[in-house]
Amino acid sequence: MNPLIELNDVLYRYPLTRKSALRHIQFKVTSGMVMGIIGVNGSGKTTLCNVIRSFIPNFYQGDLQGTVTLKGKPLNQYSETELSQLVGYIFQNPFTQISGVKDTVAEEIGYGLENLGVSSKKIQKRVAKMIDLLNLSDIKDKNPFDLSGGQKQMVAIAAILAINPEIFIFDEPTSQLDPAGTTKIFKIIQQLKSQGKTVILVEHKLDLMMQYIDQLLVLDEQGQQIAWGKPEEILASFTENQTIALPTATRVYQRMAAQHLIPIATNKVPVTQDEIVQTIQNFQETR
Ligand SMILES: Nc1ncnc2c1ncn2[C@@H]1O[C@H](COP(=O)(O)OP(=O)(O)OP(=O)(O)O)[C@@H](O)[C@H]1O
Repeated sequence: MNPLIELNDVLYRYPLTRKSALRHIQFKVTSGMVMGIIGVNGSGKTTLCNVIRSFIPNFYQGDLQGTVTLKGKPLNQYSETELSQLVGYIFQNPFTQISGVKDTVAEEIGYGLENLGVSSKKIQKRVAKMIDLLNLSDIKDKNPFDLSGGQKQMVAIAAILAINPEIFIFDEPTSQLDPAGTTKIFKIIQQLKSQGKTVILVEHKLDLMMQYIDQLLVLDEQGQQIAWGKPEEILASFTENQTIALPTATRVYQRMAAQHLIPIATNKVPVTQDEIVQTIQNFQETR
């Protein structure tokens, strides 16, 4: 079976720039996987999301090399309509996601479906479901531009969920959200995973991210892929002093191991709170 998403030696340079924003990106994502992307600011995370959604090269030109396929078919063989049904993209900046042509939040949530030619009866039903799911009833009649950043982010997420694509790209979906909103979004990511959806998640809140992802891609400051694989395996080769941040559980583990409080494992490290607690418990039981 073809992987759902496959990138082969992808290299990209924005127009009028000398430096490549992405270099040697190569990975395969199977259906139902939750994939995380991490790297410092400017390492190319958003650029990579734009490549997977084909905003690069359809919207941003520049020099794109290598191949990108979805379900075994090169991206340039998909129509824009097909892509918007297949890949839902929640932008880092929710302001850019607001269409500007709808007067109310409810209409805004249904706008993507409207563009896909869905009947108004179905749109109403779907929009009502999203308003309910994300607790947006208090703001459903407001103008989308009158919302706070966090509310705009929720509306953007509702509009993409309404389309029900197979692949979701979340580019820092919780950047504008308070802790309650953040928890809600991660619950939704969990639900999408249990429904077999495929999720690409860019997120600086590593501790939270680690609870949900199956595979992790690490980019360095040059936009180069420096690691791809299971987070607990690939993070075993990183130390705290390197450019990428590490989850708290991994840092605690490394410090304890450095002080010989627990044995050093070279091939696998804890990445979540549960895993570090389990590791310490297991060690205590063996003593
Ligand atoms: N439209 C553009 N034209 C030229 N260069 C760009 C453009 N957009 C981004 N870049 C450059 O490409 C590189 C990668 O940027 P990108 O926004 O993808 O990084 P990022 O990892 O998502 O950063 P952040 O964590 O700050 O969101 C940066 O050097 C950035 O300055």
